[in-house]
Amino acid sequence: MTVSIHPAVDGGVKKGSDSFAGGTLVCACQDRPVKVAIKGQIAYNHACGCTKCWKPTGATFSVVAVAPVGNVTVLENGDKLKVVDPSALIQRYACIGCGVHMHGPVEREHAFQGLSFVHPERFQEEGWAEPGFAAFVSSIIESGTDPSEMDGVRGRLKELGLEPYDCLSPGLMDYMATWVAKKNGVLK
Ligand SMILES: N[C@@H](CCC(=O)N[C@@H](CSCO)C(=O)NCC(=O)O)C(=O)O
Ligand SMILES: [Zn+2]
Ligand SMILES: [Zn+2]
Repeated sequence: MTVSIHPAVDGGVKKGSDSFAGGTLVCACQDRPVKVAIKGQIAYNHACGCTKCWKPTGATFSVVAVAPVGNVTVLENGDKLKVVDPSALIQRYACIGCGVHMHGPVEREHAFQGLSFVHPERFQEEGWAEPGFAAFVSSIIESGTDPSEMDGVRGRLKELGLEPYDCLSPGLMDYMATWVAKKNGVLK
């Protein structure tokens, strides 16, 4: 049986469109769905195995990307949004009706400050940039995956073109370390 990663990629990773100019994220509620507008294309889209990112029912990974906070606007039914864990770096605003995380700004002083984490599968439009790697792969064990399944999971991710990492991608890890080095005056 093929290992399931996430419904948006299990059938193959679908390329985004260069002309995607943003759209509207919609939660899963039938009644008064939360709607959030995202201006422009998303960046750093990836599959994430961590326990904190929202995953649809049955998915092993989330699919999550970032957009500048200034490009994110809650359009409708924002009264249903509540921060899941106020102590976390990412302030994940979830719908209290259906549980879908609708946006997750980073407000703290951090390399990611000013970015908001969003789940592009909730766009009502097509064309969002496809995921390019898989992050926090080992973390799926924390939510119950048997360690013996990890070879199969990593193999499937590679087959899908989603290089598996146990933290973020090298590019993002370098970006964060550069930010720290500059903050500490080690790097100009
Ligand atoms: N093993 C932990 C890891 C959680 C974690 O550090 N998640 C990352 C990636 S989230 C999107 O890529 C992170 O940056 N978290 C910050 C935050 O959650 O606020 C686990 O699985 O729980
Ligand atoms: Zn909802
Ligand atoms: Zn995550």
